[in-house]
Formats: sequence, structure tokens, C-alpha cells
Amino acid sequence: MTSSPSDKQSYPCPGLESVFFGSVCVCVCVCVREREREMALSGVRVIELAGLAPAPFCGMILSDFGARVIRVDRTKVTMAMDSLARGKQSVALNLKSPQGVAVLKKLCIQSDIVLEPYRKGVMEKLGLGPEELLKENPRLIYARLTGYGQSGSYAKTAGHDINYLAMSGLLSMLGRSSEKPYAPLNLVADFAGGGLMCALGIVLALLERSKSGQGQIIDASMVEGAAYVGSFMWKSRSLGLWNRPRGENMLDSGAPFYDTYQTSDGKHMAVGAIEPQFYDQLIQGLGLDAASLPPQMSFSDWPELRQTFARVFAEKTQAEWSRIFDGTDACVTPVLPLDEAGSHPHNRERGSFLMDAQDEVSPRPAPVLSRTPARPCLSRDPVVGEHTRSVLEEYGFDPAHIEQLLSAGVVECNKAKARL
Ligand SMILES: C[C@H](CCC[C@@H](C)[C@H]1CC[C@H]2[C@@H]3[C@H](O)C[C@@H]4C[C@H](O)CC[C@]4(C)[C@H]3C[C@H](O)[C@]12C)C(=O)SCCNC(=O)CCNC(=O)[C@H](O)C(C)(C)COP(=O)(O)OP(=O)(O)OC[C@H]1O[C@@H](n2cnc3c(N)ncnc32)[C@H](O)[C@@H]1OP(=O)(O)O
Repeated sequence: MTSSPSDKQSYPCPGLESVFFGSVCVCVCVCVREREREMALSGVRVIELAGLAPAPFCGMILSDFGARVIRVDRTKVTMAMDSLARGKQSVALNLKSPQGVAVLKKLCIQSDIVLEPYRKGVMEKLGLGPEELLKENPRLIYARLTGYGQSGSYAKTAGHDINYLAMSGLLSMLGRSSEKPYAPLNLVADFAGGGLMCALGIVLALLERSKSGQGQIIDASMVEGAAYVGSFMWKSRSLGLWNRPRGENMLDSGAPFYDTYQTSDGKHMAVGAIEPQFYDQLIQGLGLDAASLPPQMSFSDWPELRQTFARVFAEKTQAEWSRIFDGTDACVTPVLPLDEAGSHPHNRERGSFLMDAQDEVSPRPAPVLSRTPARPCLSRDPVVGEHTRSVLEEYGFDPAHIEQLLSAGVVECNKAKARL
């Protein structure tokens, strides 16, 4: 069913198929040519101040859809912390120097978007707060991506995904029955409620600017972003979906027909057979006799029903169960590890994953736009300070000034080390 993850033909990138039959060099050339074609955010210039996880994701989304994203890194760092740097350029700049601040100001006021991930007050302390910059460029969209937002008593407090998720109310709902709350990686606050929500805010502000001609400030709080992503949990409470304790409701792993099961080879299948007609197909695929089972929605029988399902799933391998359920409406799928997701036939047919010039597999940008799809850059990520000189030249710094900034240690230029 699956082919080797190292099989490069498994990862077609729309319009870039030939890449995988040629050398890395061919890949990069094709990539550049493809990216020259119009994308939804072509022409948009972004200054992304280097952050931990949510802002880099936001910047990568903008870059994937055509924006020119320049990441501003610190000087004297040996390694970029940004693993979400696809398509970005890097300028290394020391913001502890007044000259560095002046350089950043000049970059920001010539851009469409500033994306900043710092604690409330940091940019103002540097004299680069939104009022300051919007005065110089009223079309600027100033996106502030923080955990707790720009106001409220926690605004200046440090935190990470798990704290924001906890404050959103959602963490209390996540976890197995009789166990403590459990954060699902740092997906919900950092990425869904943070980076993605901030990207939405930026796109909305760009759209609005096309009518008003004015920029604005985006206050993207990960607590609020996560809570908003979870709106269904609030607004479906009246349906009784969440009346039972954590881990004992239909969609939080309480129901035996909405859970994962181990197979005989130690892998797992995911079951999401909610509607009666789909549930019937689950029972049929498992080879069980519906008449001998309790009703699907009998809460008190769920523990016993779960045991029955677990016993049956443990009788066959994942591949055997996949063959049984593929092509049915039982809502049963294999639980794929990351290194198998790209080579699953369905994902391969759609080109859902791509392979970059460094043979790294990652998801292709979503969603797919019919006329102006994302054309992600496939060449390697930038090293810190790789584009300092070219970006400064492009933004109007004269060569003598650049040399002075370099020798004063205000900016730094670095070259990628050759890979042997
Ligand atoms: C769960 C996630 C976080 C996961 C992150 C992990 C993926 C990474 C965490 C540790 C990394 C590893 C580690 O660093 C060691 C290696 C380093 C190596 O280079 C790479 C490999 C590593 C192993 C590396 C690997 C990974 O990257 C890690 C494992 C999250 O939840 S992320 C969400 C976090 N929250 C927010 O973003 C909310 C908004 N931000 C904040 O609240 C704060 O920024 C935060 C995050 C609490 C940090 O606070 P901090 O006090 O550190 O900073 P700020 O108060 O914001 O102030 C920034 C100061 O920095 C100055 N500054 C900024 N740019 C420059 C510059 N270019 N030059 C000079 N100075 C600069 C700025 O002026 C501020 O200075 P002041 O404090 O004086 O005002």
C-alpha cells in the first residue's frame, strides 16, 4: 500500500514534477521560475522579527502564498531557531544598538507588514511601536502576536502554548477519562490560534487596506485565537455534547466509535463512525453481529463495547484493516506516522506533501487555490544574516553605509557553508 518514504516520486509538488528526476540544482531553478508566477500575496513585503514558533509559522504561510518575507535575526547567533523558514530571507541586526533600531525602522516603513512576537512593550521601548511606524507609513499593517494580547493583567507575563491553551478554557476539555488535562502538542494555541489566526488577521487587513488605503494594528492573542478556534465547544454545549466528565463524551475519546485501536502489528486505526449509517459499516467491517451488540448511543455500555472493538482490532494488522475499510463509509483509517503520511496513496495522488532540495518532506501549503495556488520555495532555508547586504541595498542603504554598519557590528553577513 505504501512506498518507501525515500522514493522522491512520492512527493510531487504541483507544477514541479520534473524536479524529482533531476539534480538539486534543477530543483532550485524550477522553484524560482515557478515562484515568479503570480501568487495570492505576490508583491506583499513582510518584516518578520524572529520568534519561537507561532510567528515563524505565520511568516511561512505568507511566504508560501507569495509574500516576500524578510526575517530579522539577532547577530552572533550560530544557528537559526526557525524551522519554519521556507522561502524567507534573513537579515542579522543588533537591536541593542541605536543604529540597528534605525535600520529596522527604515525596513519597516518601506514594508506592508511588520510581524512582531515580543512581550508587550518591547517594540515601544525600542521606539518602534505601532504609533511611531504608522505615522511614517500609514499603510503599514502591524501584527502583534503574543500569548495574552496587548492589554489585561497578564499582557507582560511570559508563557507558552500550554499556558495559553489553559487560559482559553480548552485545555480543561482535553484528555482521557480519569486522567489530568493533556495538551495536544503545541498545535492549538501556538499554531491554530496563534500563527494561523494572525495570518488570517493580516490577510483581512490587507483586503481592507485595498479599500481604505490605511494600515492597522493587529492584536493577536493566542489565548483568544485558541478559544476562537474552539468556538464549537462553547456553542455546542446546549446540544449536550460535553455534559459528561472529560474523556467520557462522544468526541473526546469517550465513545468507542470515536477512538483509536491497536492492531496486531502494534500500529493503530482511527475510528470516527458517528452517524448510524456509518456505524453500521464499522460493525460490518469488524465482522460483528449488530443484533448482539448494545445500542450505539447507550453510554453505560460504551466501556464494554470499547473492549469488544479493541479485541477485534487486535486480531489483524493495520494493513489488513486498511484493506477491509478502504473504499467504505465506515470512517476508519490507519493512524499514519509522519514518515508514512506522504506516501499514502490518497495523499500521494493529491500531492499533499512535498520534498525540498534537502530531501526534507513537509506538508504542501493549504488550501489549494485554483488560479493562484501557493508555490512554496523548495530551496534550503536561509542562514542567519545571509541576505543582510542584498536586502539593505534593495531598501536604499548605500554601500558605504552598509560597510560602516558591518564594521560597527550593527549588522552581520553570513554565508551558507558548503555541504559536502
Ligand atoms: C512551546 C513553544 C515554544 C517552543 C520553542 C522551541 C521550539 C524552542 C525553545 C528553546 C529552543 C532551543 C534552544 O534555544 C537551544 C538551541 C538554540 C539553537 O539556536 C537551535 C536549537 C535549540 C536546541 C533550540 C531549538 C528550539 O528552537 C527550541 C527548543 C511556544 O509556546 S512559543 C510561544 C511563546 N510565546 C510567545 O511567543 C508570546 C509572545 N512573546 C513573549 O511573551 C516573549 O517573547 C517570550 C516568548 C515569553 C520570551 O520572552 P523573553 O524575555 O525572552 O523576550 P521578550 O520579553 O519578548 O523580549 C525580547 C528581547 O530580545 C531583544 N531582541 C529581539 N530581537 C533582537 C535583536 N535582533 N537584537 C538584539 N536584541 C533583540 C528585545 O529587544 C528584547 O530585549 P529586552 O528584554 O531588553 O527588552
